[in-house]
Amino acid sequence: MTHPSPATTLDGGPTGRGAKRIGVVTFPGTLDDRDALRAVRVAGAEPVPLWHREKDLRQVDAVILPGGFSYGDYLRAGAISRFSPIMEKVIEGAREGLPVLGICNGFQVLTESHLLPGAMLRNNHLHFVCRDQRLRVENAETAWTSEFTAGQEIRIPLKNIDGRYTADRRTLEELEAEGRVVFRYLTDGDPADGYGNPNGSLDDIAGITNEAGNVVGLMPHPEHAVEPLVGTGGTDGLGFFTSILRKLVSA
Ligand SMILES: NC(=O)CC[C@H](N)C(=O)O
Repeated sequence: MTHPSPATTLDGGPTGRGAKRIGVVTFPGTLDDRDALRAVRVAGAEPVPLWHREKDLRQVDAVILPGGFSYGDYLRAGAISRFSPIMEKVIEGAREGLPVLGICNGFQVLTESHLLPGAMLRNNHLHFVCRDQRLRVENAETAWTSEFTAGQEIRIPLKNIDGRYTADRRTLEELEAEGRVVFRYLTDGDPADGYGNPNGSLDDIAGITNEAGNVVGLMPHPEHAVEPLVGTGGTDGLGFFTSILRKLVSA
């Protein structure tokens, strides 16, 4: 059986020699690859579609694992995708310093791959959540957050059912001590305005990084908030994509 390839071209965008190439992986059941590719282009990098069955990273400088329901979330969200052929290369690359961003389902794939510690459980209220969410940027020194400032508050969409971050106490202490909690849900405000812990995540954790700071995972979706005319109009997500581009350009 042949599988449809993801889009191989997007209109416009920088291409050719010298452009920084950012890959976006499509698994069966991925939903947000298009928006992630677009966010890459809006930031000024070259979007490169990557198909999960291939082992070729197509010479990308960074990889995004986008949101969705890869393999229908069967078994556990991210548990099957983690064994896709492309993940062998992503895991190998990440261990050698390749910047990798996991958004929502992508974050789930990263914990299942053991590139990030902990696991995602079903939301404590057992409902799917879809709303704009307020976050605090706790660590503005990762490859994907350097355009923010520590303590900055941002608002980006959130939509998941398995978003409750959990880890054993020792891991949590380690994450805190090493400054590896990158985003926390902002709880001090009106839930109707995007405040509150939306899923029961331990210590209000919304996103974390690995020791080297090249791998970042978070549950909310920056790729849906990069253009003022789309969605509820925020552009707070753009900083993820400009952060990585700046890092790649200055490397
Ligand atoms: N938006 C998404 O990526 C959804 C993630 C995941 N499948 C969940 O529902 O938790």
